[in-house]
Amino acid sequence: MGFYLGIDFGTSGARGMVIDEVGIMQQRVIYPFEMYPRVDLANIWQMALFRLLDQISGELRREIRAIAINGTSSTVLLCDAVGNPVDAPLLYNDGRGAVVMDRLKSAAPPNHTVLSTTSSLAKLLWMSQQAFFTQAKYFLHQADWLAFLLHGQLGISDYHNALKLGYDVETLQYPQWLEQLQISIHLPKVVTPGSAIGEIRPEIAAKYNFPKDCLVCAGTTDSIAAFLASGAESPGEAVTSVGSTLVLKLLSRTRVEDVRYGIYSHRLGDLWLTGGASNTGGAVLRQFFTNTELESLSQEIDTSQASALDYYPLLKPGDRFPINDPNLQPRLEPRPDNPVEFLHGLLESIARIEARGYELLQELGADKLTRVYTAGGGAINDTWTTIRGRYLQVPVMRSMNTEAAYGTALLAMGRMRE
Ligand SMILES: Nc1ncnc2c1ncn2[C@@H]1O[C@H](COP(=O)(O)OP(=O)(O)O)[C@@H](O)[C@H]1O
Ligand SMILES: O=C(CO)[C@H](O)[C@H](O)COP(=O)(O)O
Repeated sequence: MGFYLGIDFGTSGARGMVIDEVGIMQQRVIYPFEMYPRVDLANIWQMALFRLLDQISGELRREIRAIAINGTSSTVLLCDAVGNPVDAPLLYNDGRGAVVMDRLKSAAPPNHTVLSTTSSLAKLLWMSQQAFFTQAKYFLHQADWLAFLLHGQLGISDYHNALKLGYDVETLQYPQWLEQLQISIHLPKVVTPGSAIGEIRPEIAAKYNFPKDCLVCAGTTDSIAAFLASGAESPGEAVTSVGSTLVLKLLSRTRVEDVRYGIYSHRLGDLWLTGGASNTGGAVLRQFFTNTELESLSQEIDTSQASALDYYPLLKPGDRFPINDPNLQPRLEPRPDNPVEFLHGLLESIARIEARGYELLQELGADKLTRVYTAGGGAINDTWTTIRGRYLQVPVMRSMNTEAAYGTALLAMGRMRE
């Protein structure tokens, strides 16, 4: 019996999941980032990766056939010729690319996905103007770099992570216009998510007792991994990841791209995962409540009554979707004294943002929404699920498995190769 390991690098932590050949979970391991100050991110990720491997039982490790890793989309970093980061990674919601948008607009086609201040290409263009750029040889996404630590081959990515770098996921090549930017860096070679990149490094196989021929596969992004975990498979089915952020994925026969709203489509076989990623979500809830409070206070909410509180919950100015505005101000007033009322307003407001996202996707040509699976930390909140269902007007339920790491384990097992 062989096993498969999926590793999810999210916002608040990293999670690993080992599954068997029929997809049954054998072990789940976690590494919360909250324990560490947000300094030297790459070091924390590297430590998290190997601590997760440490936590997996030896008897499972001996039989692991393949490993895949997902990261957060458009979280990127520059590396030198041997894979050492030359400066701090930039996270998915980092908007410093705003200062290079004019140059990007002069090169990219109108309405292109890269024309967001948080796109990977905007970040690369900003990086190319920094002093440390002269030391850089490779531009990588978080998932690419973490997989490199295991397989040892620099400069390989997947066409999910590479979408926001400008990679054309229909022609499966970088577009001509990208060369106009003349950025002197190795852009990653792009392969199919889940395809085998190579065997695990011998020294890692020896240290952790993995099979010498354990394969390390190309990865994906966290919200696509969550989609793979959900069991959704028909056009019209969707997955909302209510994690630290709010990410929508609606499976559609039609590709939808509209950077005005932060809408883009990922390729999934011969279909499209239309969607977008908002900065609203669980991270805002955690600013006011612990997970325990979220659970207990939610149970006191009367879901039959809509909250009159109309917030736009953000940690800081700027959203990506369904309002693609780097200067959008958080709206969290008026704040009632009663914490139940306040939480009710927050949950309803995030539900309204989700509903607006799906409404836009359908208006722009995506298949009609038929059901919504829920992934991420907020999926356990039945009160929230009920509130969301009132706005979405379709069945809303927890995913078959709410963990992105499960979807990434399926990817390692060959889910994309079917
Ligand atoms: N009972 C709950 N109700 C709503 N949200 C919750 C609940 N428990 C946890 N969360 C949210 O889950 C989020 C973490 O989601 P998770 O998917 O685990 O992580 P990440 O998005 O960082 O990868 C937290 O920001 C928290 O607000
Ligand atoms: O917001 C995020 C953090 O969890 C997602 O990683 C990301 O932005 C979603 O992007 P994609 O749709 O490419 O998976």
